[in-house]
Amino acid sequence: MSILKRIHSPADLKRLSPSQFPPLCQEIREEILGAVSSVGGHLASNLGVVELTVALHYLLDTPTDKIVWDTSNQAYTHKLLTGRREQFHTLRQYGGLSGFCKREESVYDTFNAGHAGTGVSAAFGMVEAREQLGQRHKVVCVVGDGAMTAGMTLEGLHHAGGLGKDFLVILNDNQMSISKNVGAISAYLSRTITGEFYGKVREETGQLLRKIPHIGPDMQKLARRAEELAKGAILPGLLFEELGFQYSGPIDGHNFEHLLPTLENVLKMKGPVLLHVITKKGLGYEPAMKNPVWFHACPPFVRETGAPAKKAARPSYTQFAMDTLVKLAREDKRVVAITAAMCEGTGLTAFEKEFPDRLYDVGIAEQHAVTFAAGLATQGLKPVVAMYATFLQRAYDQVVHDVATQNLPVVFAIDRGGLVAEDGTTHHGAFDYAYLRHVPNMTVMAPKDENELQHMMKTALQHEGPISVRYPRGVSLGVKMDPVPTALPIGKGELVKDGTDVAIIAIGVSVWQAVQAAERLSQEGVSTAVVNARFAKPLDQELIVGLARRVRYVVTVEEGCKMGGFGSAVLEALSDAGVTGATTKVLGLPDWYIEQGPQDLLRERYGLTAEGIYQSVKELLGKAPVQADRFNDGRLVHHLPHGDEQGS
Ligand SMILES: Cc1ncc(C[n+]2csc(CCOP(=O)(O)OP(=O)(O)O)c2C)c(N)n1
Ligand SMILES: CC(=O)[C@@H](O)[C@H](O)COP(=O)(O)O
Ligand SMILES: [Mg+2]
Repeated sequence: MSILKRIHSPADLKRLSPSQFPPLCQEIREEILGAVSSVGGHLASNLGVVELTVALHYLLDTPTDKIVWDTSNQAYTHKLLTGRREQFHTLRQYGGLSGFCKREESVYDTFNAGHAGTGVSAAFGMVEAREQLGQRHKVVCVVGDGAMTAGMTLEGLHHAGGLGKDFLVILNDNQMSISKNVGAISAYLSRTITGEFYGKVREETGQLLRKIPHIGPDMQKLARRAEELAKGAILPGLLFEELGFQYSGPIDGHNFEHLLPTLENVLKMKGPVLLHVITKKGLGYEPAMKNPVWFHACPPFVRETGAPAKKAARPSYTQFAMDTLVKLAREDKRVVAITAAMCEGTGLTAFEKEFPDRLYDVGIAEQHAVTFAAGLATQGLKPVVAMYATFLQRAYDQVVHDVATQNLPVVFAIDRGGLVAEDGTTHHGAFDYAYLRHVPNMTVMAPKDENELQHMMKTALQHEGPISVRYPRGVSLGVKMDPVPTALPIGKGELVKDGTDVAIIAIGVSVWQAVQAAERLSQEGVSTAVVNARFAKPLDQELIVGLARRVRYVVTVEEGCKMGGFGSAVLEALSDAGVTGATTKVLGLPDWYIEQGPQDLLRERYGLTAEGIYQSVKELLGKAPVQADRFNDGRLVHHLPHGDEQGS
């Protein structure tokens, strides 16, 4: 008889005896494996926190007590135990459960996340709110060793440790970020687990003492004692103790005989406490334990073998961008690459293999990554910051204050530009045209396909100033590649198709959609031009304004937010040039957070496919009924556990 099926809330969990937890965890792992093997998701992180999550919901009184999951990609067990088991098969699907915590999805989800490093700050906000309101519940934050390297985590610990209120931070240490964790904090933590530090000290001391005649053995005993004392002093505890946290651990995060009594104890402790829990990423599924990197965020896979369920039809844009970077780095030793814990995701593994000393993985530290690049650039190097559009948001002022004001030649290779799919709201690259375009000295590019992408990588590396090239998540178009990457003239677009009635000014992946729409319009007698803008900044004013003076309608298309995005740039240019004769329309992402779902479905929903562009132009021409609001009110209906449907 299934134990999990009897759990509809943590109250049901509390009625179990701890002896039932191991079989329960086995069922939970089966459930997670079943869902993720069919829809993809964050498998390894979730398999690593099953026991910890069961223990937390067993001992805490949630939702009165609050659990904040940093990044919250490891909250699948939390969702299964808090009334969402029956919806779990909709995980990361359009209209289904989010792969991250969402307050609008459940009262047990205390804080929306998806970006790492926010948990401690948010949880401590809840601690202080409790104090201000005279409440007495517990607040617990679970933060991974990777997220522990995020600057904001340390800012939060610093603040919380100083104020001294009751607050439990659980460090879920599986020695992995997406790839192997990096940096001094990670090394500091791992010394505890491997004991190599003390093994070395013990060995060296022993050798030394054995050389001292007569007194050696007694001194060895003394040294052993001193070592025990030293362990207490320089274990990770010191780092956190100095920040005002009482350190406890490390304990085995899969052993309920350790977890339950220790958690029970630290939950009673007063003041800020940090419990160091050691877990195994991917535990319970051999392929994930062997390859926690691939199974960190994996596509659907064959359960029996762990092999991907389907092979990518063509190389990704990421691969083209980074293959080009490797080629260009061979020609220019000044080129160095920087990733913020996303070496695999940004495709830098090939670069790292060929230029191990020119690849910097700074950990989950986007702010540092950008300003580190700025420092490198001041000394004549050519730093390339490879980062997802959404994660670069974390380093906005570093782009402005540390790079652009000094006009430093930093290249931003912005991956996952546009709609990303199942990661949804927190991960869509919706804003980068807008948040970069208005930064003085910035040059902002987006290629129409992988061939233009290689030319833009070359353009970027030759540019004497800050420059970004953004490209989408997913497979490339399969267009013919020119033999060598060639720099493009800055600020020059291309007239892909001429026309006299309508001009569609598009950028990035929207260009080919615009061409298809224009072909169809032209066949219906609407003479439609298409411009591949290539640059959101500087705009090709001559081409765009010149065309706008000749046509009656101007439509802009971008896979980015309309507010302040590429289309806004075109409208500003037309306004500055006094072009008033053309009727304009901006197509892009509306002013709300885009939900999760397959890229094609979302592009269809937001009118960014050839069909959508065609329909929008027809409406503009009055040749098609204007659809009330094609996207209804733009809010996705969330399928909440209790079956109610409400806009979010
Ligand atoms: C600001 C930010 N940068 C990068 C990422 C991508 N990312 C998601 S999870 C992860 C690794 C997190 O490691 P850790 O905190 O140790 O959690 P684990 O997966 O090991 O449980 C990274 C780098 C992110 N979500 N947010
Ligand atoms: C949780 C997180 O932020 C990453 O794991 C992200 O989900 C990876 O995205 P891709 O799958 O696009 O590499
Ligand atoms: Mg980790």
